[in-house]
Order: sequence, then structure tokens, then C-alpha cells
Amino acid sequence: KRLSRQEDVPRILYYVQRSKEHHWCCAEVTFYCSDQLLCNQWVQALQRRLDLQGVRPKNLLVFINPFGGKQLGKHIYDKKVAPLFQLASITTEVIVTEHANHARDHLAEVDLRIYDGIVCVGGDGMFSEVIHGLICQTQKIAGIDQNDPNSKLVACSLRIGIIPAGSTDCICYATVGVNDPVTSALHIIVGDSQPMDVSSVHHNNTFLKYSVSLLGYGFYGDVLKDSENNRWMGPSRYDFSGFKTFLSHQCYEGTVLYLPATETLGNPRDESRCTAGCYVCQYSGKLLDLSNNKQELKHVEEDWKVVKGKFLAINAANMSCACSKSPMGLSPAAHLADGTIDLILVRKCSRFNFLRHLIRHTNKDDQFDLAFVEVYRVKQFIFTPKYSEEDNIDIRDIGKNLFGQFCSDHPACGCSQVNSNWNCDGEIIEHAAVEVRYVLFCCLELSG
Ligand SMILES: Nc1ncnc2c1ncn2[C@@H]1O[C@H](COP(=O)(O)OP(=O)(O)OP(=O)(O)O)[C@@H](O)[C@H]1O
Ligand SMILES: CCCCCCCCCCCCC/C=C/[C@@H](O)[C@H](CO)NC(=O)CCCCC
Ligand SMILES: [Ca+2]
Repeated sequence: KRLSRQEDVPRILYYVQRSKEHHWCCAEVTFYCSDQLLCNQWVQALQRRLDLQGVRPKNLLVFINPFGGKQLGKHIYDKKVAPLFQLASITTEVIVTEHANHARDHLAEVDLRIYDGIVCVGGDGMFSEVIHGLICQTQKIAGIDQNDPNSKLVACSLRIGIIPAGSTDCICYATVGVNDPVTSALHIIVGDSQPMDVSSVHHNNTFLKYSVSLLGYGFYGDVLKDSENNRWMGPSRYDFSGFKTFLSHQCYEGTVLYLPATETLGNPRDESRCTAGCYVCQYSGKLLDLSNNKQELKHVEEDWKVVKGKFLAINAANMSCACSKSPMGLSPAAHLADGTIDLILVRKCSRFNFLRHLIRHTNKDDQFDLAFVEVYRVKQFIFTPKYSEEDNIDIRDIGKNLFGQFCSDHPACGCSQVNSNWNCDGEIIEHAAVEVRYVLFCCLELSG
């Protein structure tokens, strides 16, 4: 770099610069050179070096949810992301979604071979749509029956990037460390990647959904159900419904069967955290490859553990589920790609104790260090509600029929179901009885 002279041609080199706490920004340096030939040689040499890297995407399919979060998805993409993609010579096909499941249905059918990756501008629900479209198309082509819980799924070859524009953005937060659109766009441009665990959810041998972040029954299921009626509030719908659900203090009875993850490294109570190049994930990845190539490990009945009771919440975290409300997440030591799920059981307790548990998500105190909370690292679990789904009738009838009085677990609060529903990455699953298992590492994420 030298000082400009009138006749020198300026050339700007853009580069990624780390700024505060996981944030990345785009910085630039201007070069001046009076020798045109030399200048072009430099530009071509740099271009060749970039092309050699191979991991940088050249053509992306972008979905924008204009209604996610604060409804700023389109604005965020146009103002902050598209100019960066243009600078990086990335071509894009942009689809602004017109209805829910638009992205999922498009991805399930479209020829994906021309793209180097998919980008979704939105929240966890949009990411969920994209993985469903990709995984479903991949299994269809491979002739895999997704309804069979024992099917070995085929991994998708395309990577997915998230530009955060949702309400929770926990997948972005847990992978990148922050929900900043510019940081995510830069991770996508340089071709960063991060594998992620995906779990499948079945009900009576019928496939329901895949989950990447949280599967929550009870508290998080009820918060989501209530919040769907208040979408117009934007992200604050979760605060409003969270408060209402906390006051209702409903607990739900049932049986959890789980298969502990004994072969993998790590424990949900570990002090260490999953970060880039995580040793636990690498070790577990190799182990899973081995068990896939060899004969499937057969689990005998004694391997399964049983927990029965009344629960305020049953949470299955594939990853930490860190977000702005809970910077460490629901399960701070969970791993992004270790093939396991952290199963958190919050038993019936007083409102005060449940509040203590919730508040610990927001600070550094241990939310598992409470007598009514249990946490297990599992490969698979099955939840069976006490009352079958056909019986999911008004609690007042059960109260009258079974006990001749109202059930003490369900105070007259207007919310009268004996069963909750599952919150699957922010989407509602109406069934209470589910069978959940780790199924595959998701298509590498661009913004890892
Ligand atoms: N054009 C659209 N109109 C209505 N709904 C849409 C549209 N496009 C996508 N959706 C749906 O909107 C839902 C929510 O989207 P998204 O996840 O982007 O935002 P959010 O729910 O506010 O954020 P988060 O999931 O992080 O809490 C998703 O279930 C998605 O299927
Ligand atoms: C007195 C203070 C108590 C504060 C308690 C805060 C506890 C926050 C834990 C947050 C855990 C988020 C888990 C992520 C779930 C996402 O897959 C899902 C889709 O985006 N979001 C929600 O369901 C939204 C869930 C929102 C819950 C409030
Ligand atoms: Ca995991």
C-alpha cells in the first residue's frame, strides 16, 4: 500500500475482520498502483488463490421469510447481506416465501444440483422448513422410508446457512455464537461449515418431524401453543406466553423410556463447551461412522431406563439452545454434532422452585443442580403420556370421573388438557406420545 497519486488506479481488497465477541465484519484496504499490468496480475493471483479454496459457495438458493421475528427479513437481506454476496461474486436465486411451508415444498421437488448451498433468512422455524425439504428429497431419491423409525437415513450433500431474522434464532446463536446477519453472511461467504445432530420424531410408526434444536413438552410446548395466537406481537409473544404458562403451572403425567449414550465422550454436567473443532464431536463422529459401517449395535431391553412421574417440562436438547434469553442455553454442555440428545426432566415442584430453575437459565448458576431436575445424555427416548391421546379430554371430566374432585395438578386456570404438545424447533406437534432418536448429522451448515 502506498499513498495515492492522481494517476494511480485504486483497487479495494475486502476482508473479514473479527470484532467484539463472535462478531465478524467486512473491512477493506485500498491499494494504488500506477502499473496497470502489475495491478491486474495481483488481482488474478488473488482470485486464483480464492478459487483454489473450493469451499466458498458460488451459487446459492435463498429463501426469505418476510414474516419471521420483527418482519425485517427482506430488509436485512437487501441491506446487509445481498451487498456482501455481490462483493464476493456469489450469484443467488432469491425466493421471498408466500406462505408457510413454501420453502419446504420447493426444496422437496427442485433440482438442487446447480446450487452450492441453501440460505434461509428467518428464524428456527424457517431453518426447520429447509432441513425438512432437503432431508425429504434426499430420502425420496435414495428410496428410504422415513416412516420406519429404524431406517438409516442418507445424509444431504448441500449445506444450509442461516441469516438470523427470527424471534429466538437459537440455531444461529448456538452455532455462530451471536445472531448477527453480517457475521452469518461472512461465515457463508468464506465457506465455513459445522455438522449438526438431527433427531427424528415418530408417533405410532409414522414420521412426524425432524428436530435440530429443542423438543419440549409441558412448559415449552404450552408456551409455543399459546404464543401462536399472538404472532402479531413478534418476538415478545414468547415473553407474554412464557409468563402466562409459568402462572398456569401445569404438570403432565407420563413415562419416559430412554437409552443412555454410553459410548460417546462427555456428560451434560461438563464444564467444557462445544466450540469450533470440538474434540468430543470429532471423537463421536468417528464412533458413529464405525458403528454405521459395522453391524448396528443391538440394544437389549436392560439398556433402557424408565422414569415415571409428573413433569412440568420434558426437554430434549440436540444442542445447547443458547439464545439471547439464555446465553448458555437449556443444556450448556450439549454438543452440536456428537450424535446425542440431552434429556432434561423437570418434575412437579412449587412455582417458586420452577422459577429458580428458569432464572438459572439466564445466569451462570447450574439449572440442573436442583432436586426436581434430572438430566441424561441419550441416543433415543420414548414418551408415553399417562392418558392416551383419545382420552385427552377436559381435565374437569377426569376430575369428576376418576377422583370426584378437580385434579390438584391442574388448577382451574382455563387450560384444561391432560396432555401437553411438543414444541419441535418452534413448530407444534399435536401428539403427546412420541419416539425420538438421533438419526443423522444434518447437511453442514454454512454459517457454522
Ligand atoms: N410467507 C410466509 N407467510 C406465513 N408464514 C410463513 C411464511 N414463510 C415462512 N412462514 C412460517 O413462519 C414460521 C415462523 O418463521 P421463523 O422461524 O422465520 O420466525 P419466528 O418464529 O419468529 O422465529 P423463531 O423460530 O426463531 O422463534 C415458520 O413456521 C414458517 O413455516
Ligand atoms: C424470570 C425469567 C425467566 C426467564 C426464563 C428464560 C428461559 C429461556 C430459555 C430459552 C430456551 C429457548 C429454546 C429454544 C427453542 C426454539 O427451538 C424455539 C424456536 O425458535 N423457540 C421457542 O420455543 C421460544 C421459547 C421461549 C421460552 C420463553
Ligand atoms: Ca447433540
